[in-house]
Amino acid sequence: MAILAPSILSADFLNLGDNIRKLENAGIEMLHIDIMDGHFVPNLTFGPALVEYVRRFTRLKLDVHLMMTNPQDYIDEFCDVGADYITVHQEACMHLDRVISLIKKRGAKAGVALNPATPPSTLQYVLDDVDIVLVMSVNPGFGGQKFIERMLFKVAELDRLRGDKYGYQIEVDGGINNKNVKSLVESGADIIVAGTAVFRGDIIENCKKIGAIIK
Ligand SMILES: O=C(CO)[C@H](O)[C@H](O)COP(=O)(O)O
Ligand SMILES: [Fe+2]
Repeated sequence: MAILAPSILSADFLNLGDNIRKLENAGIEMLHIDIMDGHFVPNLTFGPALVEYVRRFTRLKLDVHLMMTNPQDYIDEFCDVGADYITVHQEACMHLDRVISLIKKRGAKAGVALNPATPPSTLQYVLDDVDIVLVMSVNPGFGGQKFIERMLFKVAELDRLRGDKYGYQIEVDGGINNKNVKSLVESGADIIVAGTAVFRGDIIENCKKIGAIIK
């Protein structure tokens, strides 16, 4: 059993409020917000202001995915505007343990994301402290990319590693659709991020279809 967290990267931005109400009506509990800085990834998206507007508009849990260098400099700001979950990239943190502590000290849940080429072993000494491990199943930076099949092994590895020892949730992000989502849940994924598969076409129908597969 897993939950679906739609990524607003693929939403209709001139009708964002309407899109979010549709997600609520479809029973969605968590919204994924991709922050890209043009340095860590070759694309630019939003900043804390958008998170603040979304926070005022909905009670959905806000899952903020920071694809940026020096994420430590923005943790306070994203917490101030109401992020519930903040995920930083392992590859972007010189002092990962410190960044995780900072997020948790501010009362948010802490996640660490792994690019496709980064192994779970890099997290060995922080796994006790993280709430989420996010497996990137595309190279971060853009929506609408092709799912990298090998990431199924990474999800399974994180599930094995977790056993009864750790309490983290496994989140998977990138290229997920109603064809490949079942194998991800069977491998141990708890949170499924999807942008294109949710926002292309009928949002409520798409959420229901994916929801029925992962429940
Ligand atoms: O972090 C991301 C990209 O870096 C997005 O969350 C992800 O790509 C979702 O979009 P899609 O489902 O269309 O792949
Ligand atoms: Fe993301």
